[in-house]
Amino acid sequence: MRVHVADHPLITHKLTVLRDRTTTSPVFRSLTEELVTLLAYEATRNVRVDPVTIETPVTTTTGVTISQPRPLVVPILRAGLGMLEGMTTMLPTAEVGFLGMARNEETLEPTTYAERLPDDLSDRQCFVIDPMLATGGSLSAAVHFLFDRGAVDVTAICLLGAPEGVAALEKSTQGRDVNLVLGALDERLDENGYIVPGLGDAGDRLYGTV
Ligand SMILES: O=P(O)(O)OC[C@H]1O[C@H](OP(=O)(O)OP(=O)(O)O)[C@H](O)[C@@H]1O
Ligand SMILES: O=c1cc[nH]c(=O)[nH]1
Ligand SMILES: [Mg+2]
Repeated sequence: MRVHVADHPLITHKLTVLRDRTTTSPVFRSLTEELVTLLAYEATRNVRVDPVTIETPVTTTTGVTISQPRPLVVPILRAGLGMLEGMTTMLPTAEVGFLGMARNEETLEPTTYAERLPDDLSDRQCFVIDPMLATGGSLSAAVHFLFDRGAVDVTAICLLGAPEGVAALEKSTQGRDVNLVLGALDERLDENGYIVPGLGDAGDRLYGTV
């Protein structure tokens, strides 16, 4: 697994505001969208493109266009939905699949309550989006859903990751072509499985349930 941790003052600045407990849901939502566009820039570095010839007002030249079949973007509901608009702004032709997952707050095990993905992912570049990589249970399960459909090229984008989650994802995807792009690698998990320093419960902060 290749891991890329963003090291850019704009990203760190926006994450600092996101972490602040006084940041309101509307600001949290718009910062999440802004952050994902910055992380998508790194995450799509190897997006497949084909050469294309076009006419400028001055001459004929060659450029590139995103290859077919289109990339697939998969937000993990709920919190991953907060990153969808930012991601599709950067990849407007992408298809969107959905996985609904909720972590049991006692066992920390994820359960899957919704799934809508194309049947065959063998020739698709897949981008999974979820703001939080904590124990890694949810993201590992999501990536294995994609492997089960034949995916061989998977990139996950998270705003924050814990070392425990990175290690768990690495272990569960050994021998596979997986990229992980993080806005920051935090210190650890606390006794409740929350990322420290973290930002709290991303879903609740996005959708105002606290
Ligand atoms: O790495 P893990 O230990 O599995 O934890 C991370 C998961 O927890 C959060 O979702 P949550 O289960 O809170 O659901 P929500 O998005 O509906 O709030 C987060 O968005 C991840 O999906
Ligand atoms: O810190 C955490 C851990 C899991 N899920 C969250 O939303 N936040
Ligand atoms: Mg949550």
